[in-house]
Amino acid sequence: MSVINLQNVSVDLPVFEMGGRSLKKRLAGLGRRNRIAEDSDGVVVVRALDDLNLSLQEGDRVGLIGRNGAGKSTLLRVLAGIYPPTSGQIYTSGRIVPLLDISLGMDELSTGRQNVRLRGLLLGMSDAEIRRKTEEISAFTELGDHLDLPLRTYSSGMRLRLAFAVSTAVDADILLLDEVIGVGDASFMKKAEERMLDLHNRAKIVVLASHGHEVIRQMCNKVLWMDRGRIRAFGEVDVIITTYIAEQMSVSVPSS
Ligand SMILES: Nc1ncnc2c1ncn2[C@@H]1O[C@H](COP(=O)(O)OP(=O)(O)OP(=O)(O)O)[C@@H](O)[C@H]1O
Repeated sequence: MSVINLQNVSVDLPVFEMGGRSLKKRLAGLGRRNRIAEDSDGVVVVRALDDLNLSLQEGDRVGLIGRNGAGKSTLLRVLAGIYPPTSGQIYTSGRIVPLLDISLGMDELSTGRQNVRLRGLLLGMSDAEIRRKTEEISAFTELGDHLDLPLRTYSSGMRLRLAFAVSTAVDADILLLDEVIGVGDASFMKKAEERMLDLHNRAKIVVLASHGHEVIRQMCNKVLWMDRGRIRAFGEVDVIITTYIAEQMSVSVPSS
């Protein structure tokens, strides 16, 4: 049974380079509305997530929307276990696969095939699972003999093919996606989209952050609207997207 439960989750991200006293004072003086404050150790922090309560069940395909800086990527990182919450509790059950940075863990000096293993291990695949899937992954990349050459000899499109093929070969219970991943040339794009859809359909819970409302309408059955680190609304796709768009058209103050 796959679930995600967040109780009163807040995340403060420290701004380490902000050492100057006067600058600290000025920013801290902006107050909570701007989500910049000083913590108890005197470190300037941005409150990226502010007291989130959320419960997701199997079958939920959640589109994350919100203005720049609203907290979408931070929420995905917290769900992926990359950022620990500063306060509050997170409970998840099921294999979580974050496709947030698909090239993470790949090594320039290792061959394509070796990188399939490295990236696979990082995504939580077992050695046996990687061995079982290596041929299929290799075929999907269409990189042929290049798979035996080091990654440093690959073009950027070839790197993406390899990273995408291995990252989407994993079986996810909970799939976390940040925007739609660009995957090289047009011929590869079509089969990449099909593979992505298949992965999405097999996952029990999906959380997808996107500024593309059409993508969310097609792929999601719920929407979570983030606003300044808080949940503004959670529920029916069309209703929330329509309200969100109407508000964006009527308000044009800069986000903070
Ligand atoms: N490394 C960081 N250090 C300090 N503050 C950060 C860091 N990363 C993000 N933030 C802050 O956290 C808040 C949430 O940012 P986040 O990246 O989660 O927003 P987002 O909704 O994904 O935005 P976008 O649509 O622009 O990608 C913002 O106020 C941002 O300034």
